[in-house]
Amino acid sequence: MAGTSARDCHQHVIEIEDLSFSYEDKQVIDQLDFSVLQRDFVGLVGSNGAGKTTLLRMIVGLIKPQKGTIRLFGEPVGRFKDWERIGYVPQKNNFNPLFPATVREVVMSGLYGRKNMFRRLNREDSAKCSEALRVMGIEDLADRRIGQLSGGQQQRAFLARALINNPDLLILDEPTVGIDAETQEGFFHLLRHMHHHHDITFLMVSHDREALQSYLGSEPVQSAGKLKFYVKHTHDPEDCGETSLSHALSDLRGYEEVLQGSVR
Ligand SMILES: Nc1ncnc2c1ncn2[C@@H]1O[C@H](COP(=O)(O)OP(=O)(O)OP(=O)(O)O)[C@@H](O)[C@H]1O
Repeated sequence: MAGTSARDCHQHVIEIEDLSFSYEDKQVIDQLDFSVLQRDFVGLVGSNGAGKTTLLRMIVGLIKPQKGTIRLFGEPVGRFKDWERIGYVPQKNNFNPLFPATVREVVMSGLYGRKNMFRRLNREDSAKCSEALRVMGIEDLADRRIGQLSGGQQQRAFLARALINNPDLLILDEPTVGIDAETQEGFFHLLRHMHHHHDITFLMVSHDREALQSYLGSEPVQSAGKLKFYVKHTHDPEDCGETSLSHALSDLRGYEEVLQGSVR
């Protein structure tokens, strides 16, 4: 992907080259090439079974590509270590209401990292958790069991979990499935706001084509098999000015207002 276009001054966050994947004899991804640049908002659309979740799971290293390469921040996914730079909100699970974890525990689990499940969490970690809960406006739910929350409240908790490490890249797999239209609108509004004002890159799978298209435009920038990629750049591709990735969770304060009344 070493092209020479004007866009190259923006850091590649995800580079996918000649990627193929099949389950047994079922080809799901076929020779896919696609790049996500810093600050892009990418909407991934496709019919049921098109391979969206499979692609996201390969990007976050949960399954290995059979052919081709994926690089995250320039590093092949197999060697990538900076997982705290990536927040991942997987497809909605229907929690058993008896599932014992509290919202605070779920959000804190975002700090464990991949190889560090049993490290002791310290006071700084608790402060990060409180901040993430506050940003998402769910401090008052911290000690409730996650399985007892509404769909919209659970999604806020999972977004807080994904945000706790101040990620540079947020990957969301159908974050609003099973949530009422008004709540979906509030959630999408929040994501747009975050994208517009902060240096976070988004890759989101959604069946809500209308909501995506209203933000990302009506034409996909790329189609590959049944997958369609819609993209919005926050900045003009020609603009190669300062593109620092730095931001802080505390910068997201103020979202309480954006969210007010929209999710609960
Ligand atoms: N672990 C698996 N073993 C075998 N086949 C699988 C497995 N996971 C997914 N598939 C199949 O691969 C195809 C792509 O699945 P995937 O979950 O990636 O699609 P999707 O685009 O996310 O679908 P949806 O919109 O329904 O969530 C489907 O036909 C699915 O049945």
